[in-house]
Amino acid sequence: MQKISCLNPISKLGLELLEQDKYQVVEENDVDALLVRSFKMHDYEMPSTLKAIGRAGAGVNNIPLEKCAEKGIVVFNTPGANANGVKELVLASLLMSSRDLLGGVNWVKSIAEESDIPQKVEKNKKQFAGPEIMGKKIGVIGLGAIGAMVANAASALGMEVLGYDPFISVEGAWGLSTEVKRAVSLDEIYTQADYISIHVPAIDATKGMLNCEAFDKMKEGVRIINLSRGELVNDDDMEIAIKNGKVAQYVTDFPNEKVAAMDNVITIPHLGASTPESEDNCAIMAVLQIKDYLENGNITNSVNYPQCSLGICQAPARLAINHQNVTNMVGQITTLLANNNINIIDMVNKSKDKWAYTLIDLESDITDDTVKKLESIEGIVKVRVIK
Ligand SMILES: NC(=O)C1=CN([C@@H]2O[C@H](COP(=O)(O)OP(=O)(O)OC[C@H]3O[C@@H](n4cnc5c(N)ncnc54)[C@H](O)[C@@H]3O)[C@@H](O)[C@H]2O)C=CC1
Ligand SMILES: O=C(O)C(=O)COP(=O)(O)O
Repeated sequence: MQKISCLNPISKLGLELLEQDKYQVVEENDVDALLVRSFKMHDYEMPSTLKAIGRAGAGVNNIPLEKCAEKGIVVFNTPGANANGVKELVLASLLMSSRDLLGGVNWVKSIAEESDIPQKVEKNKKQFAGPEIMGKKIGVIGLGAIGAMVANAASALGMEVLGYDPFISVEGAWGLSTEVKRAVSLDEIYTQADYISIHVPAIDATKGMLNCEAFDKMKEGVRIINLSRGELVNDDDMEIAIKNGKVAQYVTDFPNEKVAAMDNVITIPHLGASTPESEDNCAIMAVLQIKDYLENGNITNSVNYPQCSLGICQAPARLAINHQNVTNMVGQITTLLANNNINIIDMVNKSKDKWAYTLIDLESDITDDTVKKLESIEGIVKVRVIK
């Protein structure tokens, strides 16, 4: 029986995929796998039993990826599974940043007990007026699952779209509307866009990228949408840019004490992926990936180990070995197996940056002693016998 624990609420459509004769969903620490959403895991005590973490979502800045890789813990995410949920909230954000819907609605509520409301509405509505988005230019930074959907949707709404992503995948590029123009630098976006929507992960290279240097280059009255991560924006610089009129509106899905108190900021309580559809999609994808890893050793959509598969395990035994990506690992592993009279039926070895993964189907069972010898090879961090 494998044990799985959830560090955040996970949709039951996903959890139902865990067969009761194979899996137990528990609240203990010593589990085989964890399912998580935004729970911050940097100080989390990883149990020695832990083999995998499934992030039911896209962003993985809440998980210590390198620390996990060193312990042979494979971290998965669910690319694209919540992209439509976020795209729809970006569209709402674009409209809310233009037309003062929130101001107007709140004002009507504030006069709800008064008389002559229709007359007051007609007299006061002009203070909540704002421009249309059609014909305006939007810069989309990051054209992955969400950015590409935002770019296409903005184009369909009649906006001129400039997209910037120096690392765009081939599949991502194929999915973009031909109306989306390529920006070759961020400066192109900053100097031309009336609206900027940012869709990049929070990593060292992107943290604080929307700062005073960037704001200085932007058009007066630009509207900025950030449904990606709060860390991408330097809040002190944003405050100045709002005060001096450079930024007309800032919409963020990541409020903190500072931005929550700022004028001309629309703060959403991290609702981008909070739709039943996105929650179900993410949970199902995370659970299926975790199951395939626990049951067959296959890796799909890991962020710290390579993609790697030998299909469903039908051999008498399968070895799954997490190791450093250094020379002669495969040589040492296969020599050790040969010296112990174990024949290999099939194998695959893949690497991703500093880490590598080897799956080996064996013609016969393997003894605990041989597994111990494998574990003692320098650079190997985890050995699992799948069957
Ligand atoms: N508000 C919410 O609830 C949600 C927020 N997110 C956030 O949105 C981010 C993007 O999500 P997805 O589109 O699903 O991820 P993705 O991985 O499909 O796309 C990210 C894109 O950013 C690009 N990129 C990376 N560094 C870049 C740089 N320096 N400049 C320009 N482009 C760069 C990559 O090439 C990739 O195409 C996530 O990392 C997460 O932080 C994601 C889902 C829900
Ligand atoms: O998928 C992401 O990156 C998100 O930010 C969604 O987070 P959540 O699962 O709603 O806590």
